[in-house]
Amino acid sequence: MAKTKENKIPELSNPSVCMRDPQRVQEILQSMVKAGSNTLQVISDFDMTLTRFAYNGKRCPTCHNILDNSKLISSDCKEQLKELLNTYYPIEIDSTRSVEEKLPLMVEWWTKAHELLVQQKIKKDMLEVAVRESEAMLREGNQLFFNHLYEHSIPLLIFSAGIGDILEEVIRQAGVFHSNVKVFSNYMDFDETGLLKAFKGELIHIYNKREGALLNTGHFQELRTRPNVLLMGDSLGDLTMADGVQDMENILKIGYLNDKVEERKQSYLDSYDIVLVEDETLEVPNAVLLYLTGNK
Ligand SMILES: Nc1ccn([C@@H]2O[C@H](COP(=O)(O)O)[C@@H](O)[C@H]2O)c(=O)n1
Repeated sequence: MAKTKENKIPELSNPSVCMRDPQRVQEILQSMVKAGSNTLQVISDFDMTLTRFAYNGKRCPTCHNILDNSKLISSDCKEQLKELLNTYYPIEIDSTRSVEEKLPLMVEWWTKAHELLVQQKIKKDMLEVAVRESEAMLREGNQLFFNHLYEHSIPLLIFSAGIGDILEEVIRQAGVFHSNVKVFSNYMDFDETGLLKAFKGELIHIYNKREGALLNTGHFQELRTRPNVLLMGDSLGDLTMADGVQDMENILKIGYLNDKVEERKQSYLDSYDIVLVEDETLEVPNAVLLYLTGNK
């Protein structure tokens, strides 16, 4: 009988943890430990991966929702944004539709929402207040997650189809926007008076992160001495976030399965090494990081 590798991380036995191949997870972990934490980089999605999906039974906002629900948006526009959310979010999480079918619809959602936001005369200096007054919430364990990566000089790339300016403000207000953090996202373009006039560059939506990664080869080139990747996401689109990594040696993929659990579980198990089902914490990623940095 094949010898099973010992589980060195007790949190991998948490009830929220599902793995299709626990043996494979142990092998990847061992290989990554052997390579050393100075060869590690972390690539994570933001909304519903680093932030909570729900709190006390209520949905938590994405970067877009933080703005949509804020005082910066007129009630008429709020209605229109809500209608878009109610139309397109069910499509985003619909496991019966293919990526090919969903992709143009996702572009449509992001484009329409950004057009509406640009009409709202949003002032750059009001974003801080919008975030402060929002119900945005990083997952439990966020201080350990960000601080540990910083203390061990491990680069963290946050790769988000949300809004970069809002995302940065959320982590700034949480006191965790350290110098090892880099963000790829949709950034707002303000005019000289600080008024939102457009969004910058190529649109990032949930199904084109591969293209986004390939546009940023410089970043991955700088990190070429770190071929071991911990990837964290909440959608199947997040799996391509590491496609720019050069000469990758190992990748451990942790996926949060927040919504439509039964319908989507098998596809998450087939795609992510570790699937966290309705888990609002960073307990498992933190345990993995502590293990990989020899602190456990
Ligand atoms: N108008 C929109 C468009 C997208 N969303 C949600 O944002 C999430 C994308 O951000 P990631 O950090 O996960 O890449 C995505 O899952 C959409 O549900 C939105 O709320 N409003």
